[in-house]
Amino acid sequence: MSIVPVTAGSDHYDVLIGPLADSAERLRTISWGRRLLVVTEPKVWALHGEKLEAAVCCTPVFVPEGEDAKQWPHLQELVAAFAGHNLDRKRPVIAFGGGSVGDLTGLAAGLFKRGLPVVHVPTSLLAQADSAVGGKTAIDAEGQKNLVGLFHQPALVLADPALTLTLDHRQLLAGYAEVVKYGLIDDPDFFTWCEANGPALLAGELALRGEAVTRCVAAKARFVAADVEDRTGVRALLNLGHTFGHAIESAAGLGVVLHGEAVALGTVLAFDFSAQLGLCAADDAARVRRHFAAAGLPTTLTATPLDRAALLPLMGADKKNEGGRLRLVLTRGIGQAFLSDGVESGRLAAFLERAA
Ligand SMILES: NC(=O)c1ccc[n+]([C@@H]2O[C@H](COP(=O)([O-])OP(=O)(O)OC[C@H]3O[C@@H](n4cnc5c(N)ncnc54)[C@H](O)[C@@H]3O)[C@@H](O)[C@H]2O)c1
Ligand SMILES: O=C(O)C(=O)C[C@@H](O)[C@H](O)[C@H](O)COP(=O)(O)O
Ligand SMILES: [Zn+2]
Repeated sequence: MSIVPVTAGSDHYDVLIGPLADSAERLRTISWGRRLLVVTEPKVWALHGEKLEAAVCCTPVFVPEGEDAKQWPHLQELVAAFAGHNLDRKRPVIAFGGGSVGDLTGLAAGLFKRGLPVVHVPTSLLAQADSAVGGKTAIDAEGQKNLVGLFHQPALVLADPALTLTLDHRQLLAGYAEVVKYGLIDDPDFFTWCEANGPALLAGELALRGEAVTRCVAAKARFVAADVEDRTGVRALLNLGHTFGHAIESAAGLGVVLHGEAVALGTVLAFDFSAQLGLCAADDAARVRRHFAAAGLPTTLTATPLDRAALLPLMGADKKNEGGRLRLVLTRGIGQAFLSDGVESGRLAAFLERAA
């Protein structure tokens, strides 16, 4: 078991990475012996619900699988379920599933009675390595990713890498893209580690999954502690590949291209654009593309069915933009991401028109 402490302003919590059974005591303590509501989806509950029930007394509330959960009607349904069970501000709700369940549940918990404690028990690689930590919550709206949300830090995160063994390969790969992101942002040694260990991690080597999750969570904790609510540009680096990526998800129709797939392709585009601007060596961009492609992740816009003309306006609506200026995470090389302020939209438009 490894434990990563997170400090986010006045919030402090632990992320426990290891078997769920070994974390049961922490869950029981936080539940004060009361039955907890678990927000989950039918597939995850059928596969792993028993393990959670063995750890804590709980009742499931179901939302749809995947990105479809992140919609207004399901937020309303959760609020109705919380009210129906008369949850109070001391009774935590559990988010048990991938990042979509976590984002929706975190938002509902943050809004209900102005804030219920939420415990994340992430079941996908993406959610364990990234989304369960840091307190970003959201639903999609008006065709845009994560348009409506708030910051609501969890009270506890329990990540059991063994749960990820039942993920289908496409979902696993999508999570791997966010893992690799942490090397590309500011940890070139971790990217080299991914090049060496990625294939075995993806093949099911649990110790490697645990190590990757621990390294990503520790890195995320650093960015979150430095800039809890994404205001100073430090946390924005976690958005590497996401300005392109979120636009790709929206332009393809939400849920068609998986978030992690869009992040992989978006990261390749961020490196290519940086190389084209003379910021980063073309060899680094090629190395990143090679790694994602070898894993089986999408690396070309041409192979992705979407409305290319929609990308620029969608990128113009990104949350990082300020005062009409496009702000984009670019890079000077592997492990050297930075937030670029005032990207020229003409250059970006020309790049997007021609990108492979
Ligand atoms: N809040 C954040 O900081 C943050 C960070 C990254 C991504 N996200 C969001 O997370 C979402 C993506 O999350 P995701 O990749 O976990 O996908 P997901 O939650 O949308 O769906 C995952 C899919 O995998 C299945 N699944 C989950 N766990 C499983 C398991 N153990 N075994 C078998 N199947 C399982 C689910 O049924 C579903 O079909 C996106 O909406 C993205 O925007 C949020
Ligand atoms: O935690 C963060 O900060 C991130 O940017 C992590 C991203 O992987 C994640 O996809 C996040 O939800 C994107 O946030 P958004 O602010 O761009 O909607
Ligand atoms: Zn992401």
